[in-house]
Amino acid sequence: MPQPATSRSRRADELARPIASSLALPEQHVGLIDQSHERCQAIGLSRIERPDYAPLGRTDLTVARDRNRRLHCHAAPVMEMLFDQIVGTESMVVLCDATGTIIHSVGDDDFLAKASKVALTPGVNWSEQAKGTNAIGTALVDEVPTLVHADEHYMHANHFLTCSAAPILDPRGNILGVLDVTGDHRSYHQHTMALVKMSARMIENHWLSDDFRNALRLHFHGRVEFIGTLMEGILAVTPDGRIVGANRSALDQLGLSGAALRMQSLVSLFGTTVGALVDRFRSPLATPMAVKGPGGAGFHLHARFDWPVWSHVTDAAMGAGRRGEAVVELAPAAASPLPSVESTAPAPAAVGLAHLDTGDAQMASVLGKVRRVLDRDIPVLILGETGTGKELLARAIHRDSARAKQPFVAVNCASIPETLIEAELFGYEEGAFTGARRKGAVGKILQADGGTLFLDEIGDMPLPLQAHLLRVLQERRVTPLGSTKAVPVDVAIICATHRDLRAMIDARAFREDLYYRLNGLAVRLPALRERSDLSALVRRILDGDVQARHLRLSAEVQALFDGYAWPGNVRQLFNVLRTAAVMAGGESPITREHLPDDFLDDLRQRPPATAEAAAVPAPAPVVAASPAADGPPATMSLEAMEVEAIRRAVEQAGGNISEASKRLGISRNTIYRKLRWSQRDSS
Ligand SMILES: Nc1ncnc2c1ncn2[C@@H]1O[C@H](COP(=O)(O)OP(=O)(O)OP(=O)(O)O)[C@@H](O)[C@H]1O
Repeated sequence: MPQPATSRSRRADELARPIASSLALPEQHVGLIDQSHERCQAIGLSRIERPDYAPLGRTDLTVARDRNRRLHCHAAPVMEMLFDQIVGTESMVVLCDATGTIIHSVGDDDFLAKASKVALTPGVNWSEQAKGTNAIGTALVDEVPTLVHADEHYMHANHFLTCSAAPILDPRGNILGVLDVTGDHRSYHQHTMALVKMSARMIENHWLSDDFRNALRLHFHGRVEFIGTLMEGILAVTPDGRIVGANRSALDQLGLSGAALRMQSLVSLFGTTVGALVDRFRSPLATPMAVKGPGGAGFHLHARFDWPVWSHVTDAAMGAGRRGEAVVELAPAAASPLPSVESTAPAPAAVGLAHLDTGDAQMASVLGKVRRVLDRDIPVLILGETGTGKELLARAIHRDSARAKQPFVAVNCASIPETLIEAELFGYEEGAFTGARRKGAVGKILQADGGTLFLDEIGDMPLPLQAHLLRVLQERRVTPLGSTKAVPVDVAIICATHRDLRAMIDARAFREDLYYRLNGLAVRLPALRERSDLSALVRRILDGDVQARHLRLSAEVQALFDGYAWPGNVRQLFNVLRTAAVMAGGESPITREHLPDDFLDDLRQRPPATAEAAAVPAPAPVVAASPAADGPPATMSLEAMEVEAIRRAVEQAGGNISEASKRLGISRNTIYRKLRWSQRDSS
């Protein structure tokens, strides 16, 4: 709140500035004006100096405008809106660059004419050195919103003005320019400054959103109803959780400087991760999330991001070796998010096919097959349930191919609105349609030129586009929408789906010709419950992705894991381990208490056959009941021999089903099933 002026300073002020002192402005304000006057005196400015009528020449003004084109673009609509609020008040809205040169103005014609008499026109510099104390120049010096009213202006010629100016800062705290409303001093209104400050914030927020339009943006406030208003804090976050941009409200609310904020991560600031936010806010219906900020202050936050881009980044944030790629995918559109911080980003680890081999026989077979077609120009179709690692496999194929240094471009056909897939894939020419990016865009297929195009959820591609895609694949040329010119393109194609494409073909929902075009080699990734390498996978995730080398599973958790059906496959395992590792902190082993509640709930709610088996130590009695210790009798059926082999393996592994399944190269599920059936048959 402004402090009332003391009687002593007010008396002095009344003598020096009779008009301004009638407003009873706070003492702090008077102090800033006095300091400005002292600066003007110190550099020898004259109060009666003739106003400088010599603006920049047309060429220099064009150069200044070009240099500040981005500022102008963000500010112009806000200036129009601001002017709508003050129209008819004999005022004008002025935008200056960081040197105080006016680059744009809008205002009442009458007042513009008056203003031009004191050179308040584009191309003229209104820094303090040039024009003495004035809101623009003084705001640039003090870097705070500044009012300079009537005879507070240093030069007499400007005493008829009242000016309210606010600096505009970029997300790193650098001054971009100044927004100002200037009018006849008789039209002074105390609300003008509030309008100018809000408008400057609006420009800053536009700038931030534009700078980080491909980043994850957090919109937060202590009061949930303030999210989406000018009061909200905005933070820009990289795929690996670093904070790279903030608006003023964010700094104010968190009580941190820009430099201090850059030392923080999403986890240290709000105790959450990029993966958790992306998972939650990919739904348009997601409600704000309650979090605790530094010092325990409560905030509500909402995350915004471009889902097609972040659908890959989610995994990058969660999985090893993919961060770098995600950043590369984000980099072209992001302007310059705190380069000093960016440069310290860890180098991406390479994840090739070998990384995916953790001892499961089915996985090994898949990897063997794809290795054989590497660099053979054979399209690969990856089938498998959600979360089985289809995209990870696609990236690994790319990494191990001769195209590794070229782009890997992933398109999730299910997550892009149907109306946008065509433009997204094939690109469009300038003016092809009245969309947000009227300038045209390069489609994903051309972005992948020389590299690999990964079409995830290909089963969700709309039928009409299937024909278009088929044409591109056959002709190896892309014609962007609205263009007549076909551009040659060279891409390796990998597709994935969890759908039954054959059934879709029968239902005429998928083109048979496209199916054969895409299906050079079809491989099916096993569901996690079918895999025999759960323990090795757990170890790999704890050692690598989660970086919790010191952790291991308790026997109880191992049994729970072994018996669980894992409907979300490796993705679910990954998430459970990531949470458990955080909960366990420095403690080892991971116990039931460290497991996330939703996982434990799920375990309770769906006691699958395998879970029962885990809960009832089935293998031991079965093994104990084993009829033959020295080998199967010659008269045994094939089925019985199989069961016998399983029993032996379980026995030799000391009852450890995971170990037995690994040795046998069959899944834990199969072991439980076969042993249970054999029990039932014999009872
Ligand atoms: N072998 C593996 N080792 C470590 N992490 C893995 C492995 N396979 C998958 N993951 C992790 O599981 C998650 C899901 O993987 P991915 O996105 O490749 O699955 P997907 O089959 O493509 O899923 P969706 O069908 O839902 O798109 C990722 O976080 C990935 O890092």
